[in-house]
Amino acid sequence: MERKDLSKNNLSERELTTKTTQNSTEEEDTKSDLDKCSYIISIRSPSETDTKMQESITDSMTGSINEGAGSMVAQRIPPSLNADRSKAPLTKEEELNHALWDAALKNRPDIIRDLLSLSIHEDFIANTNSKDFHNVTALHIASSEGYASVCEALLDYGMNTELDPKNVLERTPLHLSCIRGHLEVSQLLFRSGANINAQDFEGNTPLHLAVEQGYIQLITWLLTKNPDVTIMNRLGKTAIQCTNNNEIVNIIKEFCRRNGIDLLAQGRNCVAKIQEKYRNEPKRIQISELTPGETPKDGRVGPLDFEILQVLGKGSFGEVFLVQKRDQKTLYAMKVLRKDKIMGQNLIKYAKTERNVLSYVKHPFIVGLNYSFQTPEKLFLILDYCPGGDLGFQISREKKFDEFRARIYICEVLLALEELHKRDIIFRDLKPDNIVLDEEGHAMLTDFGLSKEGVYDSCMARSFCGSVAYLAPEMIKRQGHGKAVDWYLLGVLLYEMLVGTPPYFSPNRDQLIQNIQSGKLKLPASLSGETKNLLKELMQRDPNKRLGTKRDAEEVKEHRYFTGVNWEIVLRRELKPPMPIRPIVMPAYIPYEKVYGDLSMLKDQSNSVPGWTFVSPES
Ligand SMILES: Nc1ncnc2c1ncn2[C@@H]1O[C@H](COP(=O)(O)OP(=O)(O)OP(=O)(O)O)[C@@H](O)[C@H]1O
Repeated sequence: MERKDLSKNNLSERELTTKTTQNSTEEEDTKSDLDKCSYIISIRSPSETDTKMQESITDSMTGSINEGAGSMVAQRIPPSLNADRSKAPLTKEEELNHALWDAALKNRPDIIRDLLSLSIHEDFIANTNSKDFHNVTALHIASSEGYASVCEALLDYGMNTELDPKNVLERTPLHLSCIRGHLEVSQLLFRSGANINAQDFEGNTPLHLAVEQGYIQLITWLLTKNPDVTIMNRLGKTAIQCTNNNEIVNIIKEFCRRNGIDLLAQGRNCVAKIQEKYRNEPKRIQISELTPGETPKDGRVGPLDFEILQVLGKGSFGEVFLVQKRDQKTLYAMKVLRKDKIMGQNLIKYAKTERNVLSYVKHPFIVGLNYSFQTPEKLFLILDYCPGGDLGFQISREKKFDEFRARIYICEVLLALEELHKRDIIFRDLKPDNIVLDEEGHAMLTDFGLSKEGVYDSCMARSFCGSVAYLAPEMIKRQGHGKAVDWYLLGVLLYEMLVGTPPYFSPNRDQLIQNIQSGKLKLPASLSGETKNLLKELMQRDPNKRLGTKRDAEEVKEHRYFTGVNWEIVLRRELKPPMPIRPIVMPAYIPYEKVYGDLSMLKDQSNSVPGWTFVSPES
């Protein structure tokens, strides 16, 4: 059974399951509809209304591309930022440039050649270096899609086509072809003079990205072009340190051996320099209240402070977006909750719980809240961005984990739960989709909407619609529950990581509920004795007999599964989990209004949620 059956609206899984049929020579290409939409694809005639555009963008956010009729002009200017301009007719030059992006996206080298041909367009031709709102050029688009003939046409017919333009994430076309594993396009760009050592906003070179995504053929070719393998990204990692794949590690080691490169020695020299280069000035700000519509000051933030780059995930009450804070260029995950949905169902207390818990719990394995603010229609949480995606994505991609990897995540999640329980908070929504991996691959708990006491009844209704597989027996029986529910769900998490599906799984909902209550727990023979025992003890149906009921985390930590674990080391984040394969992130065009609601209504306070605004002292 595929893991995609288990969760709702999991966009990252769509990346995984949607395979391209394009003519690339590459290894597995995980491009999805969602990625394709990254290029702002609302194609419409200039005469159509903005409503139409909103509709097409809605399509793009749910992952389908609106091919729309009309003049096939790609609309790329966010109306809120450039309202007058979006209404004004495009100049001839702009139309040509839009048509160029459009042709690049549609893999039409013939149209590209026409658009760049002076003999057809007399005075004006398209400008191959024109950039959309996210600094994306036609070459970025074609390189990312793997359209070699389009790249060739842009390079051959364009006037001085820039080879290394940088998009909003400071990625060049070569970065994009490498992140998607397009060998032929990468070769073409390199032959034309692209910079093989260019660094993006995270300091990654094309080699870092190819290594991270695991494209062996591409990596082997890149190494024949003598890239600087000693370059470190902003985490201080060279490309070889961005993977746990032994084959890739050996290929790079062999390259170093043949070229007399001592990565260790180079690393020591470089690390100080890198840290200096990327050091951010810390800002001290106090917790404060911001009325919607007030001009943000003293570190308080509002909608216009964040540029929206991409959809990261969807939940029951809204979406999570990748955003970039305009002044610092820092990336964050922005969770958006729709007030009408949560207030309509009287669920505001869940939203407040999430904001409150996140604002005072600071822990190495709990996602950090940096800011929260509101508009008349929505509530916003600005969280640390965890680029490894959620564990659901990783499990569906890798089917299951080995015991070593699963143990690291379990140790980290256990410490996060311990911290919550010490504060009398029950997480109660533990499942792979609610654990995200940070840039070093550590597990971080996210989604505190259901945490804490006193929200049980209505949450049950919601949970039943969503993920029955992650309900403890006492939740199904509606007996009331305590902290032990989290220990049961820790067992479910460990089981799913090792087996690839949650325990008792059945596609039939009623059967699944029955299995959870009385089915036999099937444990693969391949699991070690202590793992099997821990699973049985954690998934003990009677909460009174369950491991962790008497002495909470202390009792769980004493189980023989954890023999040899030094909890201090775990807490200091010194256990090194494998680097996760990252879901691909590409800048997307998502209109401001779509995310923030009607900005002209910002001053309207009738719907304001008191006490929502927050600025972390560390932000
Ligand atoms: N900090 C983050 N960094 C990166 N991705 C994130 C982050 N937080 C959430 N996500 C992504 O967004 C998805 C949805 O987030 P979250 O679970 O918080 O939303 P939700 O609306 O509360 O969902 P649910 O319906 O499970 O309650 C996650 O599964 C994850 O893929």
